[in-house]
Amino acid sequence: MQKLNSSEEISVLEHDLDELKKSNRFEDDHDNTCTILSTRLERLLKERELRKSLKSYNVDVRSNGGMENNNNNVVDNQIITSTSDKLPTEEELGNGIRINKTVSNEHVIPDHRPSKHRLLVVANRLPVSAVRKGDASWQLEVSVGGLVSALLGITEFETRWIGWAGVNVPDEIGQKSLTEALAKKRCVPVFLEDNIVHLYYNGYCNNILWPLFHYLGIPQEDWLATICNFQSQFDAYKKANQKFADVVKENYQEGDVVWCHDYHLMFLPKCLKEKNPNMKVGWFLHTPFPSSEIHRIMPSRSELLTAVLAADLIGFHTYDYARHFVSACTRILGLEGTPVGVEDQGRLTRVAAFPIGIDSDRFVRAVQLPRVKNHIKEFEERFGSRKVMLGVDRLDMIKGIPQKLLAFEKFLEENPNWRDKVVLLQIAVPTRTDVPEYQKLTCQVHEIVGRINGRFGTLTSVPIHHLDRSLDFHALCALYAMTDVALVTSLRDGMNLVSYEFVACQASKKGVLILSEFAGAAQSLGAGALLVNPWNVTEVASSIAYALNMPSDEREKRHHHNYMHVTTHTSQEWAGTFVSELNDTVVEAQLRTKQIPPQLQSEHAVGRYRCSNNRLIILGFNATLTEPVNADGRIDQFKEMELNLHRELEEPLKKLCDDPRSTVIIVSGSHRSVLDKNFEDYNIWLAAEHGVFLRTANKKWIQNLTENIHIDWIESVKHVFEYFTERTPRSFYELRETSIVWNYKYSDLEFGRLQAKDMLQHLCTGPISNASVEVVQGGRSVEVRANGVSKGVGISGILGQVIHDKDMKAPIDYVLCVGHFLPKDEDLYMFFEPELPAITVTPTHSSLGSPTNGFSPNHSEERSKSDDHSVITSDSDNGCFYMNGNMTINAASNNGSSVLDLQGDNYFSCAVGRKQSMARYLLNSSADVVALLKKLAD
Ligand SMILES: O=P(O)(O)OC[C@H]1O[C@H](O[C@H]2O[C@H](CO)[C@@H](O)[C@H](O)[C@H]2O)[C@H](O)[C@@H](O)[C@@H]1O
Ligand SMILES: O=c1ccn([C@@H]2O[C@H](COP(=O)(O)OP(=O)(O)O)[C@@H](O)[C@H]2O)c(=O)[nH]1
Repeated sequence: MQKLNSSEEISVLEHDLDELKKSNRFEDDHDNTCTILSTRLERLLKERELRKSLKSYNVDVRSNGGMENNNNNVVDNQIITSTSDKLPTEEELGNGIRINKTVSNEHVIPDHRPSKHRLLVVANRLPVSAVRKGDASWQLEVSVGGLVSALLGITEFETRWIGWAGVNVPDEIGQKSLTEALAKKRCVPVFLEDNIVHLYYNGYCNNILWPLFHYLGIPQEDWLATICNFQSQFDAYKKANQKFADVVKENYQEGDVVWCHDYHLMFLPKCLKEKNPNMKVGWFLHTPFPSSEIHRIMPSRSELLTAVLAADLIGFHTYDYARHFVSACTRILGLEGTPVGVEDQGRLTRVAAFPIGIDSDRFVRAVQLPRVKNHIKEFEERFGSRKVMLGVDRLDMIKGIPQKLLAFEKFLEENPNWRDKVVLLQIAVPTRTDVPEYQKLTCQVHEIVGRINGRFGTLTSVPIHHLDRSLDFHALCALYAMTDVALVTSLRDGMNLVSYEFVACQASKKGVLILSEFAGAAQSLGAGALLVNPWNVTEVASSIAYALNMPSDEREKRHHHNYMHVTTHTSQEWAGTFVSELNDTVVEAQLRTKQIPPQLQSEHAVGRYRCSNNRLIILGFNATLTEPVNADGRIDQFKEMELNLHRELEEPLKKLCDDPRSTVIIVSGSHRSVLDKNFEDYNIWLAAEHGVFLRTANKKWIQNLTENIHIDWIESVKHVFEYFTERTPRSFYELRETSIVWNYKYSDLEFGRLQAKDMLQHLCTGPISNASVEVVQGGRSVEVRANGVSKGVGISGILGQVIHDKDMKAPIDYVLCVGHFLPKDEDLYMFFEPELPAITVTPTHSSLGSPTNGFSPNHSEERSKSDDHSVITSDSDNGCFYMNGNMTINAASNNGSSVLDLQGDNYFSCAVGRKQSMARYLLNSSADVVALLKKLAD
């Protein structure tokens, strides 16, 4: 075998990885969830393996001093230096040029292999914040915060950052010069005016979303503050998101992956997809997502969820947050939660957990730097033999700094022997200083620190060193490295990277991590850390005592556990996995979309209608022609249950019914009385109970499906339905003549489903075990109906009656069939479908005989494939009609006259509010039906 040199070997591994990423294993046109899932898993496993080989290869090369050079540490120094207190270099911000870390100190050779994928990272904050030094002169400083730290670790992609530079730049010169300065760092600024920043960032983001997502509630709305009320802040939020979207659009190239970050940009996925539905859009939340009960508090709860659901993939740090999100979507939006995400009418948004990590190598190596070692020495001299405890937090209410201080106070109180032997260093980085809550917190913390130092301090030392400022990277690493006990007491924290960074820097000291159970990190570092409830001051105080007295072998074991996690679950892995899953998700969605019928183009349907002379319009009723009363997002069960014809339809429907060239038939599951009430004055045909009953043109009801409809089971089923209705809040049942429906669409969905399962079990073993019935399960309903009844079965008799009564001589040359039907009743769409291999409307149960007035159903015989017209032949003497089956394939094949001739294209079957359907087309809602019928009537 030919021996490769080191960079060739890396190339091969990276090439394999890229190829694997690009490979499309989903060539099969037929969507099959199992295939997709196993393929995705296979691919991710393979990718993980390759990444591991690549990583261990890099480590080997590094530890061997590299093949080309053995002085690589110094090169690493340079890289570390530039990502920390200096600005990140172009390379570090991911410009597609890889730094070959194994080459000589003086010659950092860029590696121009062009295999990186373009990634647009969109976050409120850019990795650098700008400070203006003159009209066209700018100083760029690295921004502080976990999001920036983590994203700086991404090196696998050709990354561009889009975000706010943290400064108001109203003038053109300033904007131009800052744009140029940032371009060198592969950053693109979004310019936000001061008032927008105030309402969007300080207001909606940090005064409403931030506390709410961290379970701190939301401030009471100040009605007098006309500018700062919720609505104006929300408007500014949407406006700001739109600005981000505009900048993304300007920088987007086809094929780019767009990765939106955090609670600041929940509207961005919607804005982006509206502009370009094909854009690959991911969204990741860095904070917790709270229980749906908390999210419900938000005045704009539904809009936010809907907007973010436009993304293809949504990521959270932990499974808990993902679970809460899905639950909010099901409970608040009434959508379908599945094991892989949230489904809205067939469109799936994938939701999953992607725990973030840090660039651990950067910290591990930093501790070896002379500069950091000097800092460590300096600190050790300063604190002497005292044990050092460390807190590093932004000065934020979620970090639990007052609780931490109180616990430390309690510890000192209970352990007098430790008072002069321990010191707590608290680095509290000022943050969001324009928000009043943060200002209050600063005062509160200062007050507590002063009190404790006054109480336990001496003339020469104090127990707490509190700093209201940030540290540079080297000082921070030195502090992490020389600390004995790190204290993280967040009340809630998305992840908390400080805990990871501490562990990465502790290779030699192996100190103890006390970690809040409410930080995301507790799920990953829980094994090695001492987990505490920060609200329980007594527990935290005793954990401090335990940590300070912990024997070294226990410390080592705990540290090892966490160190392994931190060094394997890196920010590179995190980003790689997210982007890879996003790509997969998009491929899967494309496959799914292929199976979704297209939207009905109303112009086309109307154009064909105009050119036709004998049209048939078949319409469902419930959720097709009824008025939605939840236009504001709120469901009004009381009004909705009344089932009223949409008011805007009254006039156009009348017009259509009165047109001599059109026949309008309503085919509904409802009781005849409901249809009578709504269509009293219309010149219309009504089919109630899925076609069992028919009201003819002279307004008389006849029984369309007559034979052997037994209903002796109804009473006992009603009894069961009553029982479950009593026990399932907001559920109800509807009793008809030949069926009964239990509906739980307004109930708690999960509870409703459990109840439905229970009900089915009970029904099948009891009341209907021997009855000639069918149980039809809807998304949120259970219906028991007489065997063999469906809209598709009923239609042939109805059609027969219509043709007979109207004495129709010319063939029907146009059919529009629109409804929000259960899958069972979609056989109605298929009835008119010319390209079917066989018509399967045959009642399968002998209990139901032939319809009196209609055609004797054929028995699924193969029909001629060459026939592309729907043709029903009539024998008008006996009123029988035969469709499609090889009994009578077309007018020419027997002597009957043709009554249906749709020329293939003049058939518009259309499912309302569904994505999976046998219909040819889709309409989104009854509002679309209104618009369509209005156009037809005009
Ligand atoms: O940009 P700022 O308003 O100054 O705030 C700084 C960042 O704070 C939050 O960080 C979160 O992200 C970390 C990384 O995922 C995570 O470990 C931590 O638990 C979170 O609090 C915020 O989410 C970021 O957007 C801010 O940039
Ligand atoms: O003086 C400081 C203090 C903190 N940090 C960084 O700020 C981030 C804090 O992230 P974390 O996830 O713990 O919390 P967040 O502030 O994002 O809520 C970490 O990467 C720290 O290294 C920093 O750069 N300088």
